[in-house]
Amino acid sequence: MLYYELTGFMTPPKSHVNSGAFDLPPPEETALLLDFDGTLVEIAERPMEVRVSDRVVRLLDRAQERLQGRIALISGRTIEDLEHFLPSFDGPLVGIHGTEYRIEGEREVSAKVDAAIVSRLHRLVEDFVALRPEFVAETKPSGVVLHYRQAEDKAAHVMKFMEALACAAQGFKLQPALMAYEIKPEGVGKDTAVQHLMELPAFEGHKPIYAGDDLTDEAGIKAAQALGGLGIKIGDAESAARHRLATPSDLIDLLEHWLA
Ligand SMILES: O=P(O)(O)OC[C@H]1O[C@H](O[C@H]2O[C@H](CO)[C@@H](O)[C@H](O)[C@H]2O)[C@H](O)[C@@H](O)[C@@H]1O
Repeated sequence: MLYYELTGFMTPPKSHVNSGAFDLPPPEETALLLDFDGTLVEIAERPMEVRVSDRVVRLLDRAQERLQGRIALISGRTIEDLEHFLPSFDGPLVGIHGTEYRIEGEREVSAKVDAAIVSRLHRLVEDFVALRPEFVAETKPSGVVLHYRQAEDKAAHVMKFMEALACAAQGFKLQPALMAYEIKPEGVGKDTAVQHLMELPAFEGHKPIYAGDDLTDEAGIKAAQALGGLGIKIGDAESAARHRLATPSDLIDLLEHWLA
């Protein structure tokens, strides 16, 4: 959401996404790229409170088999978090919006960051939260998130604080997210993650199906659609996706049926 929308000076644009029934292309022609929070799991009050259902674990196993490995997760989470929540998933993982990758078990970092800047950002945001415990700080190896889900009316304060930090952090940018502002490395995004994954030998030549709910997923959705695939938006926010589902459980229903 833009600052002017947040402060009530501007109305968010209406969405034109198709929310009616839709079919997916045959599994043999596709690769599945899934976001995590708000897409595979319901949003929780705090980052480490999300719950992964047995259905999701079974669905990922089924997708691995039916798509012959053409399934990957592309998340704003760290790879460490994704491995914590999905210990049995051994397909490709993309963490921190395209900053880190785990492919065939090997870890790669796509953006070099200044460790001194990251540690200063961690300290400043943690100090802020120590004074204002209604907010939640989430540190990442290449940035930091300040969550305001427990104090929605303070969104503009958080935005101003994070904007000021981001301006002073060379090589980093502010990323608005769901009830949070993140400072992440410049030049990384879920669009480049989609392009990178779709060049892997197992994925190449297939149509990417990308499902996501957050602002950062828009880049992934557009990249998947530009490659001849399709985007599915979860939730009712504005989106470039051609298709929409209301909740993570609607997505799981659709994918279970499709992969049956
Ligand atoms: O790209 P994603 O997999 O969707 O990750 C995006 C961010 O998700 C997490 O924050 C969001 O989910 C939390 C748990 O449901 C919620 O409490 C928070 O308000 C949301 O912003 C995660 O904490 C971030 O690191 C991810 O970037």
